[in-house]
Amino acid sequence: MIMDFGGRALDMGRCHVMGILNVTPDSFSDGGRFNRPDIALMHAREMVAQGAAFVDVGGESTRPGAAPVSLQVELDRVCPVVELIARELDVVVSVDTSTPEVMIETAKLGAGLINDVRALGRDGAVEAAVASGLPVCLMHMQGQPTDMQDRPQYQSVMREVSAFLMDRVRVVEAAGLPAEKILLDPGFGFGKTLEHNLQLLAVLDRLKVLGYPLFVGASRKSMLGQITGRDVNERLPAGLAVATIAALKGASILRVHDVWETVDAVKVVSAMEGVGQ
Ligand SMILES: Nc1nc2[nH]c(SCCc3ccc(S(N)(=O)=O)cc3)nc2c(=O)[nH]1
Repeated sequence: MIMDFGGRALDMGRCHVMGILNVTPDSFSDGGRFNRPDIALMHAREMVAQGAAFVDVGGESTRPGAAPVSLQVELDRVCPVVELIARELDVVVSVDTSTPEVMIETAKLGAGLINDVRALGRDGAVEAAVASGLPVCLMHMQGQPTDMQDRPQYQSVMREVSAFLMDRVRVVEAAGLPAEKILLDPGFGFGKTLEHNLQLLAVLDRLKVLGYPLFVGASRKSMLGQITGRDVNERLPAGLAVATIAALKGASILRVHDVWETVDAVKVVSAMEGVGQ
């Protein structure tokens, strides 16, 4: 299934790697080393050289406890970086935002994907996404970053995550977003305990049957630390295990910090899947 990302066509039947480019000062794992556009461009260039098909530019931290940022701060952080990368590199620029004005502005500057951890929940976000003409990743989050990890609870996490995402699909399609511009994401670490995250990973293929490309982001997250006891910058092996599982279960986009390592893990899965019987 070929999807058009602002003019760049990618086969969602394959698994692609998205490199994370945080332009927030308090990013949970890379401490805001990429705030300046020229430094961000260098990092993006390196990730593309390592095989990233996407780079994800986020100006508002959504890690647990993070407070929202003002519109102007988010625009100032994201727009110069999106414009520079879209102009200089052959890559799909994804924008990690829930803010309608940021969606519209970055689409004009060359963004190719809207990645909204709030599934277009903010006022005006659905209309902005439709107007942008870009594909949208709809992600599940229970609560908000400020409180989502306080007491996550579900009767059946996959059933509730699937129901939420299908409801959002219904809303955005009714508003004019075509089905072929929608990706879905269970939202690892967004209002989930370790058990919830593992249950979602175990039955990720059930999300696949909804018929939309799957987006998975678990890189360096606390679920990996809880399983291995490793600190945030020592979670690559565990992250590659999740990437491999997700690729095997049919994920189309993996959002990671460690690009070439993940590209190689995906290559092993693709090689196995591609071999004649
Ligand atoms: N589509 C999509 N976009 C994303 N953007 C982010 S930012 C990560 C925020 C964060 C950091 C750390 C933890 S924790 N407590 O589990 O370690 C949770 C959330 N993530 C994702 C994701 O997955 N999908």
